[in-house]
Amino acid sequence: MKITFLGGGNMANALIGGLVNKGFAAGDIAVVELNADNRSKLEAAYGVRTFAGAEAAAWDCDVIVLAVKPQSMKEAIAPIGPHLKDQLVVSIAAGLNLASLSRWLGGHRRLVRTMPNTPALIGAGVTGLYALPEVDAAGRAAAQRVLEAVGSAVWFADESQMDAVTAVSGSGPAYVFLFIEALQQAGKDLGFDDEQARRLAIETVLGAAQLAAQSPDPASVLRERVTSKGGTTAAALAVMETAGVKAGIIAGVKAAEARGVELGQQLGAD
Ligand SMILES: NC(=O)C1=CN([C@@H]2O[C@H](COP(=O)(O)OP(=O)(O)OC[C@H]3O[C@@H](n4cnc5c(N)ncnc54)[C@H](O)[C@@H]3O)[C@@H](O)[C@H]2O)C=CC1
Ligand SMILES: O=C(O)[C@@H]1CCC=N1
Repeated sequence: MKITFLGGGNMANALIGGLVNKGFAAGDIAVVELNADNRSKLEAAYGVRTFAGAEAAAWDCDVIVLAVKPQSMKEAIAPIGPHLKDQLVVSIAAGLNLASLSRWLGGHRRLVRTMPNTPALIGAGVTGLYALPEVDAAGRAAAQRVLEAVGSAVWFADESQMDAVTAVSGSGPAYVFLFIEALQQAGKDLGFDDEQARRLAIETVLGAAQLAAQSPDPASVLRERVTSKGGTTAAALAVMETAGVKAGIIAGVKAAEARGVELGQQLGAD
C-alpha cells in the first residue's frame, strides 16, 4: 500500500510517525507539503519522500490522506482531481463533509471522513471514521490501518455523527487539559509548588482514566466509591454541582457539535 499525505503538519507527522513505528515502509510514504522546513523535518525524521507541489508523481499511490486545515482544503486539493483514478481518499479535516470534498474532487466517491485527536502524537489517539457506501471492505480496512497507527478506531454508520465525534473526542483533549489546569491551580492555591501540583494533577487524571478503562463498573459507580458520606469528596462535588460543572461540560460538547455542523455548511458553501 502506497500512501501520499497532502499536508505535512502536526497530525500528518503523528500519523507518519505511527505508521513507520509499526513497520510500515517509509519508502511507500510521500508527503506534499508547501513549507520547506516541514519537508526537511519529515525527510530527516522518517525517510519519507516529499514534494513541494502537487505534481503528478505525488499521486501515484493507493491512499491519499488529506491533512491540511479545513479552510485550505478546497484550494489544496484542486490539483489532485486530474490524477484521481481509484485511490482511496481519507480526510482528517474537522467539519468538512464528504459531499463538499466529492464535489471539489470531480465527483470522486472513494472517500472516508475521519476525526482523530491530538493524543495521536503519542500513539494514544482515538479516531472516529465514516466511509461513503462506495468504499469497499478493503478500502475501509486501509483507512483503519492508517488511523490505527496512532491509536484506536471506531466506525460510524452515518456521516452526521462525525460532528458529534469531533465534539466528544476530537475536541475532548482540550476539556481534559482544562480540568488538569484547574486541578493544578487549586493545588497551587493550597500551597503546592508547580512540580508538586503538576504531578498530583496529571497522575490523578492518568490513574483515574486507566481505572475507568479497566473497571467493569461505569464512571458513576467509581465516583461513588471515592465519595464517603459526609467526607471531603462530597464537599467538593456539592460545590461543583452548584457551579454547574457537569451541566457546563455537557452544554459545551453540544456547542462544539453545533459549531461543527455550522462549519461544514460554511466550508461547503464555496
Ligand atoms: N489539531 C487537532 O486537534 C486536530 C486536527 N485535525 C485536522 O487535521 C488537519 C491538519 O491539522 P494540523 O496538522 O493540526 O495542521 P498543521 O497546520 O500543523 O498542518 C497543515 C499543513 O498543511 C500544509 N499545507 C497548507 N496548504 C497546503 C497545500 N496547498 N499543499 C500542501 N501542504 C499544504 C501546511 O504547510 C502545514 O504544514 C486539519 O484539517 C484539522 O482539522 C483533526 C483532528 C484533531
Ligand atoms: O477545534 C477544532 O476545530 C479542531 C477539531 C477537533 C480539534 N480541533
